[in-house]
Amino acid sequence: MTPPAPAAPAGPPRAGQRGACRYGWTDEAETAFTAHRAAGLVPARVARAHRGGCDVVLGGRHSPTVPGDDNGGYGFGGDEQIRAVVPPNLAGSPPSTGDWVALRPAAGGTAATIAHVLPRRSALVRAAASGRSDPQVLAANVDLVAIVVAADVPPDLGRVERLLALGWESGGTPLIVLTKADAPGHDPAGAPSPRTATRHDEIAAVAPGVDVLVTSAVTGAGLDALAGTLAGATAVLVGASGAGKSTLANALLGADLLAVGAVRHTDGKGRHTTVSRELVALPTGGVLIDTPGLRAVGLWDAEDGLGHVFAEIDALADDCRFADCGHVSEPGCAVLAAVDAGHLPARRLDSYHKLLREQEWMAARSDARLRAERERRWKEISRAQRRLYEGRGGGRR
Ligand SMILES: Nc1nc2c(ncn2[C@@H]2O[C@H](COP(=O)(O)OP(=O)(O)OP(=O)(O)O)[C@@H](O)[C@H]2O)c(=O)[nH]1
Ligand SMILES: [Zn+2]
Repeated sequence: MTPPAPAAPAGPPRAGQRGACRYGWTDEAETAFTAHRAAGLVPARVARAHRGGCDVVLGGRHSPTVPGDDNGGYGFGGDEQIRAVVPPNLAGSPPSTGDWVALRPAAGGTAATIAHVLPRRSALVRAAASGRSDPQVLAANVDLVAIVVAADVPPDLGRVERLLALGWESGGTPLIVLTKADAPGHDPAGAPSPRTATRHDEIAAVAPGVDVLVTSAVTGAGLDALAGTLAGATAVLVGASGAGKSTLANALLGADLLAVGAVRHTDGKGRHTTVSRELVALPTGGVLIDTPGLRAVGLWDAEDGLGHVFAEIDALADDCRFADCGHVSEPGCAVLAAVDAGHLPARRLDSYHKLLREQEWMAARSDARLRAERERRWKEISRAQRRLYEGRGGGRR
């Protein structure tokens, strides 16, 4: 592999690039990696996970003067991707997009191999598919979960609430990005159209404590504010197919392709090498993970997340007569009283009940699965002990 000549950074260092790598590697992470370094491993971040392998980007410290010093001979790193093998016996959960891994560099004809998946600080997880109770990690090590909602169609508020629950549960912070604010009636000079303003308010009402940013990839409205929010963070974009996730990602990246055109020219790569990936470094700082439009987003272990999403219902519940009130038909229910008085939309309470039921169902299923798993392990252990015992002749005395 010929390391490309390091491209000098265009202009002053930008947010997210100072001191640490563009993909979010930090001094603390480097310190925790000391033993892996000593073992000849290098840090890398998973840009895309496949069956049996991962595309990774090199994550180590970038020194503009000593190319390749920290990257196991791979050179400067930059946006170059490496295909790494995931050995079948890799301990722990399989690597997902956004994971940091300890990579054993390719040598002597062997491919680069993932030796360890480093501990995650957060993860966006959903139940894999309906009828199954496995979790699926959509993105690891995320700071922001950006829920993308199009302003040109009526929003599916239940879906927003569901994604918010997963977003809170991830350990990151959810954020709502309202796209297509340019739709009919918009004012190019700035003010959102009455329709966009209505959408904004509808969505803000189901997202207590969450920022709602209004954007348009067509006019560029709100993109600077969004880029500012994402700088220095790892954000994952989630939302229905057609919500405008990829267009948004390209708009955030496009600014870079123009601004650093000279740099991209020197590394000899085509303009579109970055946009087909799942994980990209933004020119304005920060890392963006795009996900394909998700049709089914089952809740997974989202009890606390639901508490955040429906914070106002939890607050009302303090005044219910019974401490274990289910807010269905109980006398003295403050939540039902709020619905009757028109302070809480009935849709909102229905959604709360629905998501809570799903959460409880999923929790029961995974408990049953864990129990079965535990029993299976005990059986294995006792079988092994029996064999050991019989082998010593203990069984035939
Ligand atoms: N008018 C307008 N159209 C937009 C905007 N953003 C996206 N679109 C259009 O919306 C459609 C869907 O956009 P995508 O970016 O492909 O949506 P997505 O969320 O990535 O969809 P999946 O890849 O299926 O998950 C495309 O036709 C875009 O051109 C916007 O800000 N304004
Ligand atoms: Zn109640």
